[in-house]
Amino acid sequence: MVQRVGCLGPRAAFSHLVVETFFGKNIEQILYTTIPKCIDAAANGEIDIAVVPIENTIEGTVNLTLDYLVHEQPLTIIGEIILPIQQHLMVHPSLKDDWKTIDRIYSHSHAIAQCHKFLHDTFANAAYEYSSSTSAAAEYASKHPNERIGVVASELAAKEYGLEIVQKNIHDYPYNHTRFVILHPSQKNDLFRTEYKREKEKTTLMITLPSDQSGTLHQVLSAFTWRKLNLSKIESRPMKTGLGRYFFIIDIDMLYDDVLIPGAIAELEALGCSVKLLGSYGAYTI
Ligand SMILES: O=C(O)C(=O)C[C@]1(C(=O)O)C=C[C@@H](O)C=C1
Repeated sequence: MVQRVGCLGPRAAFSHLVVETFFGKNIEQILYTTIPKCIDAAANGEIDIAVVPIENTIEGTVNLTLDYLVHEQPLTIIGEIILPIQQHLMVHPSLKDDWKTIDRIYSHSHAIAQCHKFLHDTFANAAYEYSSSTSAAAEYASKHPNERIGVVASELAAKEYGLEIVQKNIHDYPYNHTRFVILHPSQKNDLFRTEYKREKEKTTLMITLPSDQSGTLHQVLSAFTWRKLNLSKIESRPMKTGLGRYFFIIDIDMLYDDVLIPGAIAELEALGCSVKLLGSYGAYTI
């Protein structure tokens, strides 16, 4: 069973909230200042697993996480946790009554992006500045009462750092959820315990198409379609080796089996694709 669980900090980041809620008290939390540092720690055995954000319903993929996993540290996804996200605007208590005069919005880029409309409508002239996490921005604001900063973060962060929430639920769409992945160096089952019920099972593949062959994506998709393998996500990301070169991330709605998924992979390889299994895992919602 895992003991040391790493995530983005400092205390009260959404990543920390998801770890605390999902694993309870029986683990040791290790908080990192960046997502790559946390992923590296899982790769070199400093921690047992890393829990990192990978996708948000409003802003889409956390490219830093996906790219780092694909290009730098090939860990395996051994679980998925979905957390509802409520973003609030908070300020140092000394700014509580004139919060509309703030001239800087400080938070994680994904949090700011989830509230773009609200921020644009309310603070036409404020500058945006990105922090390493929502809670890092809250911690900074708590220590700099003389700066006119507004922070986008969670209620927990406001409590943790003694900030005043001046506008609640400022995310632009009410359905705001972030998907986190649990990463481990190898595909292992039953590594962790949680009180949450496994709601779904998934397999994630990374597929690189042969270059300059017409209709390959169509053939790739049909390898899944005729096997009735339901896909819950397909996304392309740049290979970073030249314009127009992409790989695809595909989520299949079932665990890796002995027949259907290996059959689809063999068919894709026969088409000239290269296929990598990123993980086969259970999905949970908090
Ligand atoms: O900054 C935090 O609190 C994080 O845990 C990071 C993160 C993200 O990267 O998406 C996590 C959840 C929210 O979507 C906003 C920020």
